[in-house]
Amino acid sequence: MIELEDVSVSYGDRPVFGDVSLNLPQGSFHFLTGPSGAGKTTLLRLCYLARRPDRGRVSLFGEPAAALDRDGVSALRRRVGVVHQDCQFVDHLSVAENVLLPVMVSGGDVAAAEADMKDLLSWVGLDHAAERLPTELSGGERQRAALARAVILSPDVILADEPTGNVDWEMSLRIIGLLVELNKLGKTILCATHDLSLIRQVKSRTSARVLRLRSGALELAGSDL
Ligand SMILES: Nc1ncnc2c1ncn2[C@@H]1O[C@H](COP(=O)(O)OP(=O)(O)OP(=O)(O)O)[C@@H](O)[C@H]1O
Repeated sequence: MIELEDVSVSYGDRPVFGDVSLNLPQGSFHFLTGPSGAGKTTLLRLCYLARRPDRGRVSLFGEPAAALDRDGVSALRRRVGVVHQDCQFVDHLSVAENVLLPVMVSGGDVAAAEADMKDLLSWVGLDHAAERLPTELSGGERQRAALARAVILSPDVILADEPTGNVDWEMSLRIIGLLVELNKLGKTILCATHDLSLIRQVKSRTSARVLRLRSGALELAGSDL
């Protein structure tokens, strides 16, 4: 589904990582962990084509990203749902409108998508919050609304960047439980998180694998978590 081959990224003369390879097969669930500043967000940005690597190759759904024009990139990005670390809501739009935003931006039929939006808000437990502004939501409600927005276009892959940041343990479990449900429906999941206890909890009852980014390299974590 998503493949990175020997990718390297630097900001100016500061390398973030070098010669990193990653393959996310269809239907897989991976956590991405590593210390703050290791490059988790940067790696996710490569995966949804928000940034090109300085070196190496990125392929989505079998298509090399380097060969794509702007329309090609947009078409592939529609198949990837992203939960951003800071949610990235449009604050003057309601929660319902924010969830529908990807439909509007991609030129889809917003009226036809309203039923899906309502179903998704219900699925994440936010029926009551559809007409509120994002600024009127709690941290856990914001993360769940961001997840609803990430899946409104029925993406094949969901990339979640610290989707449990700033929420308590119960809410973290609930949010990860939603990702596990999506994975059981066949979605490919990559979830960046610092929370090792959360990873241990999920790992014990799923086939999730754990990738660790540190000192500029990516490795598959074993039982040493
Ligand atoms: N736009 C940018 N310009 C310059 N440096 C950047 C930029 N974005 C990230 N960095 C730097 O690149 C490194 C990796 O950042 P990144 O956000 O990918 O790490 P992270 O592992 O997601 O961190 P955290 O866990 O704190 O969110 C950090 O040193 C960061 O300061």
